[in-house]
Amino acid sequence: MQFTDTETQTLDIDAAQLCQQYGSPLYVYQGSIIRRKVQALQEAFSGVTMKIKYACKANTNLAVLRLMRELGVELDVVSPGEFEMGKYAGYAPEQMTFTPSGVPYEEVRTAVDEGATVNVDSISLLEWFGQTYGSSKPCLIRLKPNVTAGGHDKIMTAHPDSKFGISVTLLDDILAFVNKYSINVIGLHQHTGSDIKEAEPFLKAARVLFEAAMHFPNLQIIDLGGGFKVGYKPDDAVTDMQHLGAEITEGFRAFCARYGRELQLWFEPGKYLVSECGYLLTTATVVKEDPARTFVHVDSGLNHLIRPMMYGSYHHILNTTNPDGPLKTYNVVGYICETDTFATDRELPEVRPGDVLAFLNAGAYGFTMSSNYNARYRPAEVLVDQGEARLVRRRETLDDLLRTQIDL
Ligand SMILES: Cc1ncc(COP(=O)(O)O)c(C=O)c1O
Ligand SMILES: N[C@@H](CCCC[NH3+])C(=O)O
Repeated sequence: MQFTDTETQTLDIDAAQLCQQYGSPLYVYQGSIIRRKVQALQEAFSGVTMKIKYACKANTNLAVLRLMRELGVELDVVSPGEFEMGKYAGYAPEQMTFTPSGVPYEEVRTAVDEGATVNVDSISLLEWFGQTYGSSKPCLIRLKPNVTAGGHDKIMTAHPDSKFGISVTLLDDILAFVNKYSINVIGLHQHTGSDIKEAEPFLKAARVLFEAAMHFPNLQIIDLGGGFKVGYKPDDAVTDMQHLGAEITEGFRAFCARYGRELQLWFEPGKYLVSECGYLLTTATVVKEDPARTFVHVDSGLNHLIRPMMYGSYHHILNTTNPDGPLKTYNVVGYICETDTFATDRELPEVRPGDVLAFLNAGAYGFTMSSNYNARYRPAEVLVDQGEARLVRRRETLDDLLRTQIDL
């Protein structure tokens, strides 16, 4: 298997070669795929004034952030760390929205004082915001539209029992604080969840925001969050972006006409932009022919890619060094002292110790959700773009594990 900077998936740089050069395991990102995804989203919403705020929790490698910036994509950040990373990558605070989830108010103060716009996510933060800033700083309000959608219950964020946002049923309380402190609400926000294929949940949530919007006279923005579904399995149905774009554009235009003004439509995709660009390359360490089943261990685990264990997510696996081997059935597992099963009963071309296995869709929520569990080092990261493969993060060493410890 090889990587290229073209769209064809035909190949210049061999996966095994990359592992030899930079070590295994290794995260590899293809810039060309990010470019294509940004363009597809822009095209789908070309009928409205649309802004992309990349949900950078998906992947905060500086090279990815810089590429997003080059492509005219702004940022959605959820922590002071992501805010600082954004600045480091060249973003002005004004280009970043801060979408907190019950964070200490001082984090909000820092971001807002520097020029970021906050998505206020609780009544108490709204009150604090009013008391602190009155009408002097703009904000968006994150509503919980009570729409249940998403690929797994852990990634559904707008149903009645979700912790995120302010329930739209509390609109009267929101308006009371907005009026009391003359809060300058310039936008309404919602994020329904992740891995949403159909257009209907997006439209349903949008309709809730459009109704609520009629109570806020100074709006500039409707932010519909992220959550577009990408293909994890080779034959997976994905969000039809052209269809979604047409449906939302129609509804948004009708809403703007009713509202009396053209507003901006914002989206905050993470997965849609970066999931498919990324691969986690690993090396098979041991092939264990147990009476129950055959296990393939790889030199990685839930410390590097936790999605299969956290959400039961499917990640397609390629045997890059024996692609034409006879098909056999395996459980692909990690080397961590936990049950870190990547795949159960997976058919793969025969795996031999030393084969390089590539996990697909590792660009979003891969490295950013990694850890040092079992005192394992995090892998290096490589960006393949514009005809070059470049190291964009070195592998960790023992020094990295010891750096923050105080040896008594
Ligand atoms: C507020 C918010 N916006 C955007 C996203 C990005 O979601 P996704 O990566 O599914 O597009 C998330 C993550 O779920 C989120 O919580
Ligand atoms: N981390 C999740 C998606 C985002 C959840 C954050 N709200 C995943 O890997 O699918």
